Amino acid sequence: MRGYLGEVLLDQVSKRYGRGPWVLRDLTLEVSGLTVLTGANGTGKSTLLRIAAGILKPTSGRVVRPASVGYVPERFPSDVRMSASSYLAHLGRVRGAVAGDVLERLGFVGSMTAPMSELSKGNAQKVALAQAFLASDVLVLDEPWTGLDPAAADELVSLLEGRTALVSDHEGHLAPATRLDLSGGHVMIELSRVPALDALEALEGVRSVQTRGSSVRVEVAPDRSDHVLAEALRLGCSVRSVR
Ligand SMILES: Nc1ncnc2c1ncn2[C@@H]1O[C@H](COP(=O)(O)OP(=O)(O)OP(=O)(O)O)[C@@H](O)[C@H]1O
Repeated sequence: MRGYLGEVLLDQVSKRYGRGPWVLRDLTLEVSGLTVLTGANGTGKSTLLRIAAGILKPTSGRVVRPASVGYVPERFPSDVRMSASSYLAHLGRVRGAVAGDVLERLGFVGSMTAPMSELSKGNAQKVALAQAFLASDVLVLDEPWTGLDPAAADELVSLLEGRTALVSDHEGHLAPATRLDLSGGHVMIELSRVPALDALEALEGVRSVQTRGSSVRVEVAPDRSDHVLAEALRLGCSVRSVR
């Protein structure tokens, strides 16, 4: 393995919540420079970002990340009683960094001493971004433009120039070096006479398996559909439809 200095590597990462469908399957991604995640709602962007930031463990696969990762969640907690000033000072001490001019550049106009729960949504988001920029290596930002006014939104684009960052960006603010679209489409294979659901679920490329009466519907990544079909036949299943 190379020494990934200031970069994030996700190696064959898969994730499912409990026994639910696979949200991510065998995903390998190297983040160096600006990397943008896109994809329809529910395709796993936040899940991938939380795994990259170390907030969530993958079900399988490996994640290598540098020491200092700055993370902004999709929703900043609305009940933080600490003031922006104490919050940034505290996280600065933890990270051994001093807050730069991110808040000013983003045009923060709220109180630095009132509880953060009293800040407007946009100003709270600016504080969330300022704490992430305390990190020296990688930024992991989940829809960071949420709530920002147009001037702050443009400034955030400037702040990201030259940084290593993994960012979900629905609205196309960035023109990144790398773009990963998690939608990617799928193939639905309908089977009957399935001897072992577990064996189907374990196949590479299978995103979910649902039982409907006597049939089983298998959602598959498009590039793995031939492989899954061949394996399903080998297991003794009958194929009802592929679409
Ligand atoms: N804590 C959880 N427990 C169970 N399922 C979850 C959990 N978090 C996310 N999921 C499921 O994982 C899938 C992906 O969710 P995720 O939030 O990662 O998608 P997303 O692409 O970020 O969506 P959006 O664009 O709506 O924010 C969804 O089907 C969601 O219901």
